[in-house]
Amino acid sequence: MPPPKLGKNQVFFGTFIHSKGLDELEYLHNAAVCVDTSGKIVAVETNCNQQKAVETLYGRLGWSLDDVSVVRARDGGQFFFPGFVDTHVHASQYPNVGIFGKSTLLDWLNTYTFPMEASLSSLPKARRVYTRCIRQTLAHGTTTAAYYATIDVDATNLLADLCYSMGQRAFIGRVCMDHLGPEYYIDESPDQALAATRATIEHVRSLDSDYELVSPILTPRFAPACSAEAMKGLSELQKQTHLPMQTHISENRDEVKLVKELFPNSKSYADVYDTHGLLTEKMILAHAIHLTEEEADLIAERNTKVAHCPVSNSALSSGVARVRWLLEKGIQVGLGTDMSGGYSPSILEAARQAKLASNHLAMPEGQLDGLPQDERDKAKLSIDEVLYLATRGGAQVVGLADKIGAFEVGMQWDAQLIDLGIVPAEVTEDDFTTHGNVDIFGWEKWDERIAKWVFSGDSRNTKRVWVQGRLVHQQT
Ligand SMILES: O=c1[nH]c(=O)c2nc[nH]c2[nH]1
Ligand SMILES: [Zn+2]
Repeated sequence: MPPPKLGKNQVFFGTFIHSKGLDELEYLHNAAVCVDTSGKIVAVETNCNQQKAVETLYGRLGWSLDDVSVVRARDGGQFFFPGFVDTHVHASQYPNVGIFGKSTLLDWLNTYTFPMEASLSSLPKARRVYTRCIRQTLAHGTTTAAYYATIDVDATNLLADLCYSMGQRAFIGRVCMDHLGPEYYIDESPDQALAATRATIEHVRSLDSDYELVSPILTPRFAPACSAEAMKGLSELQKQTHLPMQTHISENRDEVKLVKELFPNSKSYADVYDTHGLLTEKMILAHAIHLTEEEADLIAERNTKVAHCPVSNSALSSGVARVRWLLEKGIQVGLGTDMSGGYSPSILEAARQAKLASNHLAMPEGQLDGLPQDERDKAKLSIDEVLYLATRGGAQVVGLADKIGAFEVGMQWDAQLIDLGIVPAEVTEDDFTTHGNVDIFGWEKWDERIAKWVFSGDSRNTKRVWVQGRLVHQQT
């Protein structure tokens, strides 16, 4: 079922907060954002109330009162924020969140991950898993997700159908893996892997011909799981289709060692992808923890993107990615939950952990030990920076920087209404209503409220979520 068209133009009033640049959140108070029936932002007006909107804005837009529905963020406690972009998430691993024991990447894949992914060739099971994954990520404010599905074509197509009908903007990856996998879960040959990938592309095209909401994404799992022929074939397919791509790189030291053994003629892990035609501006590389200086320079030169997955990096004891180092090389970085390497569906949690992981880099005896303290301190990310990575940075990584990630004319209304539950002055503490873990007293400045949201907030603060102007989640 296609998402229903919007019947009316919409105007949103209140406080809007978004990133102007990497380290600068912009706060627009008493503002109005007008969204047309296609879900596009057509006006952003500050110092605007409803009366002024009716008198000036509607005329300019050719709207009449009857054409418009109004949503207001309550003064003080509520604000609009751009929807989060999850640049790396395995929908097929969703039932395994939190289940990883003491494993690290390679044994985690064999023990937990491959059996779960293989089991989703059962379409009723896939439907249950994918429906809950989409519902849960929407409830946490994720309006765009770059998904890995499984090797199964029908189950991958089902994920695309569900994202489309539930209204989540999504990239749908059929996982290509024709090498070293368990015999119960592996593509038979490079040709079969490519044919299966083409079949999912056709399906998504039949669903959403211009990829307005849902797009295929080419998905070689990672170098150890792909033959040279499969990688080259995917590179050719990318050149024909111009589709985005995603894979993993340098997540774990044993994985890096394995890649060296499997590709003895390559200079590095990044070089493996480069020599097989996959290191381009369309590629999203997840993790990128144990890169050498030369690899990071090559990734920057190719304008290849990075999905930073701090929750997964800690859970699987993989390491700490040097995000500042990547950013200073000019590499575009977004955040990924990496479920179920990561244990949380929340990009807010990923932002919080990105901040904390960057603090670890600055600690003595940390990864940057040996550098002077002021050099180490530079590694620390600010609240504004991790929220940039969660929105605009993510939009760059998935190739939608001109479409999502902020409140600008011409962009889509992919947004969330956040409620921190500030107790108004006239209300006594006895009237306290719960808004999760965030306790706002009313005297906090806006940047302090945002810090409290980042560190204590969760889906209880996410009241409503829209994608392309369409309401896709509402708290009951
Ligand atoms: O975090 C990860 N999750 C995966 O599913 C995977 N496959 C290869 N490398 C991987 N890393
Ligand atoms: Zn992953």
